[in-house]
Formats: sequence, C-alpha cells, structure tokens
Amino acid sequence: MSKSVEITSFKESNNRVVVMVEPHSQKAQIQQVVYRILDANLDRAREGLRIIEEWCRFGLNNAQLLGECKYLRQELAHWHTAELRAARDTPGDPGTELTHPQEEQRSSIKALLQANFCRVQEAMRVLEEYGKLYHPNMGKAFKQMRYRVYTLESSLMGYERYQLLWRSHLYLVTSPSETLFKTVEAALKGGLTLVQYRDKTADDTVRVEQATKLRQLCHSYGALFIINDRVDLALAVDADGVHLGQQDMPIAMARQLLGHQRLIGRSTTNAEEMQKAIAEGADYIGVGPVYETPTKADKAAAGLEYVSYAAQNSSIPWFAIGGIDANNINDVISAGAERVAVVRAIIQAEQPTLVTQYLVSQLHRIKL
Ligand SMILES: Cc1ncc(COP(=O)(O)OP(=O)(O)O)c(N)n1
Ligand SMILES: Cc1nc(C(=O)O)sc1CCOP(=O)(O)O
Ligand SMILES: [Mg+2]
Repeated sequence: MSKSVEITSFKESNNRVVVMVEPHSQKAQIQQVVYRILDANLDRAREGLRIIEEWCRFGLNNAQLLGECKYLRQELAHWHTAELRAARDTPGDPGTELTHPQEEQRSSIKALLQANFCRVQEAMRVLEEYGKLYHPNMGKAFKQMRYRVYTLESSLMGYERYQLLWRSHLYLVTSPSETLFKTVEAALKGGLTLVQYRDKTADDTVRVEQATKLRQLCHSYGALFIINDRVDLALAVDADGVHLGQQDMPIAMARQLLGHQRLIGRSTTNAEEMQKAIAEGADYIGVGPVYETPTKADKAAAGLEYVSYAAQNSSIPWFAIGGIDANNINDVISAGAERVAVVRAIIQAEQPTLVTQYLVSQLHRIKL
C-alpha cells in the first residue's frame, strides 16, 4: 500500500541528498490537535474575560475597565477563526468532565475574580506558545494581550480596594486579645469593612499565623485587611495594604514593594505630616491621637482642632484615631470626622457587634 508523504526538509551529506519525509496523515493529525488546543483556550480566555467584564459593568460601573475587557474579547474573537472552531470535538474532550473542588465554591468576589484572571492568563500563555505553530504573529499578539490582562488585573484589584476604602467609615485596629478572632468576626457581623492587624510584641511565627487567619476571615466578609508597620508581612499574607507611622518605612519605598494594587496608610499628627503624606502618595491617613490613650501612651493628643483641620484640608480618606468610643464619637463627628479608627472601643467591648453597629450608624448618619 502506498502512503502519501510530504518532504519536510533535506540536507546534503557526503555528496548525498538526505530527504526527510513525514506521512501526510500524521502531520494533519498534529495540526488538528493544535487547532483543538487553540480553540479550547480561546474559549477559556473568552469565558473568563466575560466573567470579569460583568463585574466591571454591574459591580463597579467602570467604563474604562469594561472597555478593556471588551477590547480583549474582540481580539480573541479575531483569532478564533472558522478552521479553529471546526476542529472542536467536545464529546471526545476528556477535559470537559474534570473540575477542581475549588471551582465549585468561591469565598468572595475577590476570589472569583482572581480565579478567573488566573484562568485567562493560563489560557493566553497556551495560546502564545501553540499559536506560534499556527500563525507567525499569534505568539507575539498573545504575549502582548497577556501583559494587558496583568495590567487589567492590577487596575481592577487596586480599584476594588480603593473603592472599599472610600466606603469604609469605621476602621478596627486590633490589639492582642484571647478572643481576637471571635471579636473581629463579631465586628464584621456588625458591618465593619476595614481591619488592621497590630501586634507590637508577638513573634513573627505568631504574626504570620494570626494575620493569615484574619485575612481569610476579613475577605470572607468582603472586608479589607491591612497590616501595621510591616510591608514584608503584608506581602507574605497577601494583605490589602500596610499602615505606616512616621517612624516606619518611607511611602515611596513601600509603594515600590507593594505596587499600586495595595493600599498604604500613614499616621499623621499635624498639618505638615498630613500634607507630606498626601504628596508622597498615601491612600489614606490616620489623624490623631484625638484624645490621649493608653493604647498609644507615648503620643500627646493632637486634639479636635487637628480633626477640624483634616476635615477642611485632606483630599484623601482620613480616620480620626485615639481614645474614640461610643461616648465621644459624636464630638469627633461634630469636629468634622466622617471616618474613625478604634482599638479598645471594639476589642474590649462585651458586645462587639452592637458597638460596631452603633459606631457605623453614627458615622453613616452624617451623610443623611
Ligand atoms: C489608622 C491608624 N492610624 C494611626 C496608627 C498609628 O501608627 P504608628 O504611628 O506607626 O504607631 P503604631 O500603630 O505602629 O504603634 C495606626 N496604627 N493606624
Ligand atoms: C494605634 C494608635 N495610633 C494613634 C495615632 O494617633 O497615631 S492613636 C492609637 C491608639 C488608638 O487606640 P484606642 O482606640 O484604644 O484609643
Ligand atoms: Mg507603626
């Protein structure tokens, strides 16, 4: 039986021409496999982008992010040619049956978005590599697209955090407590959306363990989770940002390490520190201590005058902090505060959910 063959290359050796041949059927089979891989991954990338796009549209109402998703989907459609679609063999594809248990549940919007970004990026990497066998420009095109997806992820995740920061009016800064997790969860149930892990004395092993648990807890309630003082710890536990005091790392250095996706807060005690923090690119500032407090015994009170100054002059979100509780929060609000950070008022409360609800309700009353 004669088989059709294709000459794929030849070379000269000892004055003889050596011809390399490959059966036609085998080459066609390989091509078909490549087409199926491209088809499946174009679909995967498009589906993942669609899921991300819906959040940009309905969740964030952000035209710029929505436009970027649409652009990327159109690019995918451009590469999804009829011959690639024709290679599809869904019944014969063992991959359609397989799902990972983690795909069955998502703990939050953030987890859902991250899983889909991962899916899109993986698919684009496959398209970049196998695409080189299909079209001379496909590899380059998908490399560029993959970088655009990284940028989109960065903008979207950063935007998400920034939005939630602006929506947060009560900020819990923790202190060591035997009931830390129970108390934080009770406060989250009361409507808390911003938590800072602050433990000035624990070993790093303990800090890593507690911060990891708290991050999971906060994210499961859709709240932001910030680390006090330590950029390395914030990165290690995938926190939403870091809070830096005047003696901590410079903001520019922290920004280099954390990127623009994560939040950076700065403590300020006077007008000069406030202006500097804003100029250096802080995302929010602490304004205090409003009252003297045993939680920060070495710092003299800045008073309500500084709160009024912040109300008039801060262009970024700011949190009045220091000695604030349910008894005096209305004085702080009257001085101009719309956001407040507390330690003892919640950590030492007998009923943290109720206290949180009360503080949040007072802060929201301002806007009515
Ligand atoms: C929201 C907020 N504001 C101020 C501080 C104080 O930070 P810092 O001055 O660095 O003091 P320590 O907290 O590190 O003792 C804060 N943690 N949070
Ligand atoms: C951690 C901290 N920073 C402050 C500042 O002014 O920078 S005041 C403060 C402690 C706030 O604790 P409490 O709510 O228990 O008074
Ligand atoms: Mg500090």
